[in-house]
Amino acid sequence: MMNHTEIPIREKNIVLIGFMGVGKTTIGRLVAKKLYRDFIDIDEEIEKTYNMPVTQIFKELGEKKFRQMEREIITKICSNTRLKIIALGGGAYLQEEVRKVCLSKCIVYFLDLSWDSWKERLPLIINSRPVLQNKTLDEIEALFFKRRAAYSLHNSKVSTNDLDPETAANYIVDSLITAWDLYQPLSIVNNE
Ligand SMILES: Nc1ncnc2c1ncn2[C@@H]1O[C@H](COP(=O)(O)OP(=O)(O)O)[C@@H](O)[C@H]1O
Ligand SMILES: O=C(O)C1=C[C@@H](OP(=O)(O)O)[C@@H](O)[C@H](O)C1
Ligand SMILES: [Mg+2]
Repeated sequence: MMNHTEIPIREKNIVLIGFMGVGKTTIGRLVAKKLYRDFIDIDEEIEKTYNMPVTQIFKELGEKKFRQMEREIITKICSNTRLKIIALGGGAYLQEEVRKVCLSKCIVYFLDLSWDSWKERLPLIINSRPVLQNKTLDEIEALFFKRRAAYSLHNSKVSTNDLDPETAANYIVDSLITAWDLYQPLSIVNNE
């Protein structure tokens, strides 16, 4: 049955979205550490659940099956947990069901990076991201800009150009604390 209880803003899961390689996993892990919260990386959850690396899932079961796995895991986690910091895989948010559950239950941060900055990251991720295989740079650029339409549905955006992971994580933590204090001051939480 659907749970219609409003989640207090301080307890909502924080979800990081954005293109492959922008730093969702790295920065999400740091944000969780700084807030003393659990970190969940959806790709890692899929790998643990199915006992297979993402690259092998793509190769042996195909992208369609992977998308189903990630949709199911994200829906389950976002519907049943609170206080988590969650990094999605870059393609997950293209699915309407994923966008809906994230935007209704969580606070969604879009990690943005310019195309020029992103291109410098390509060597770091090219071998581990099946979606980038056998594509020209022009094709990857087209995908980068096409996906921005889905990512534009977010609660907050962080431009990570020239920000190291630590600085980006600090920025997110500070902006969260500001939002929590604005929308649910601790004096109200404590009934003062
Ligand atoms: N802000 C950053 N500045 C420089 N390198 C970064 C930054 N964030 C992540 N990286 C590097 O980019 C690569 C991809 O990061 P990752 O966190 O896996 O991204 P995503 O989860 O969005 O695909 C890693 O090698 C990581 O060390
Ligand atoms: O954008 C995508 O389609 C994908 C992004 C990857 O995660 P990251 O965004 O963490 O690289 C991973 O889920 C898979 O390789 C597919
Ligand atoms: Mg990741």
